Amino acid sequence: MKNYIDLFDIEDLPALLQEALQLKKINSDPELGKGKTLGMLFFNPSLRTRLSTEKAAKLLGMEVMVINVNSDGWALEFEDGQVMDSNKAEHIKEGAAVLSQYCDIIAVRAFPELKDKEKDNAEMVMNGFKKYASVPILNMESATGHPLQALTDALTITELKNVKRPKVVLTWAPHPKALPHAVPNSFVQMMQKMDVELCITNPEGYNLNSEITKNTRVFHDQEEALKNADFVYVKNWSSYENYGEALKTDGDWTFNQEKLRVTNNAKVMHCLPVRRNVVIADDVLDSENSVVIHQANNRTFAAQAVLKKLLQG
Ligand SMILES: NCCC[C@H](NC(=O)CCC(=O)O)C(=O)O
Ligand SMILES: NC(=O)OP(=O)(O)O
Repeated sequence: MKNYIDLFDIEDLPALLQEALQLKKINSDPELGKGKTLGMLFFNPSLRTRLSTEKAAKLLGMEVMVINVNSDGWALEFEDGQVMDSNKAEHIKEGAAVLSQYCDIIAVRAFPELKDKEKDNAEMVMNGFKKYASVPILNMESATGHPLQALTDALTITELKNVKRPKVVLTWAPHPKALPHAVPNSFVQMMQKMDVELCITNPEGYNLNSEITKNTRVFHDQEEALKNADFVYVKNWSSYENYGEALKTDGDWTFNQEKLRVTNNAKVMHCLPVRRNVVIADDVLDSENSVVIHQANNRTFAAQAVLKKLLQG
């Protein structure tokens, strides 16, 4: 694997999932990354991605360096041809070239601004690193995708499903802030590659990018969608049509026990962090149906499988 920037970088999904499952059972490659360095660049906060990816790298014998770019690094310019006389001190051309000398893999987290749809869709940060670095790039959540999370989610469903072709429902939930589309986008794209019955439910005005949802069914009636679900993935996202707006924040869509009853005793997933009693109620998060902690544990093995592929080239 050359880079892991989006799900199109996966050549053989079943094989990658098997690799992750195998690594979870036994750490078969503790030396593969010996003498190699992973550099992790964060433009935004993280708990799981930061620590699970660092852990995964160390399980492969790698060294890890982390920088919180906004607080510790120089502000980076990504536009070509700029007269750099304002607040940005360093261009991605030099930044990525220098980092490529210190690191064997560069991992980047950069959320969207949610102000300009075209700009966010252009993935300037991730593509800037891809263009100007000479080592593999690993996406730790970009403007439009979170492929490490999606691989984790596929792994979790593969492990926990009781039927061959489970019904998987992605449901929108309220949130006090306007959140990105990266997690639901990658989840939808990943589920479209898997043998599951996928549908999405969200209020009107919250349809995801149709270039991603394609022919996946979208319900505006949450209860209708949730019927007989084996897995429910709960997530907030801001409006895509009225780009970056949070149109509706009332509690009607909060996922609680009452909604769980409509499902086929579904396993409830969330990427975390989750706002209790806004996104998912205590009575679900504290129940046997919640698999969010199991899911978060799988972040390590998904990351390890991807890092292994990147080290192998
Ligand atoms: N990496 C997992 C989710 C990250 C981000 N959530 C957040 O920013 C939530 C923050 C808060 O609840 O204030 C998102 O939805 O893409
Ligand atoms: N799920 C996830 O990516 O969590 P962090 O934002 O804490 O990394």
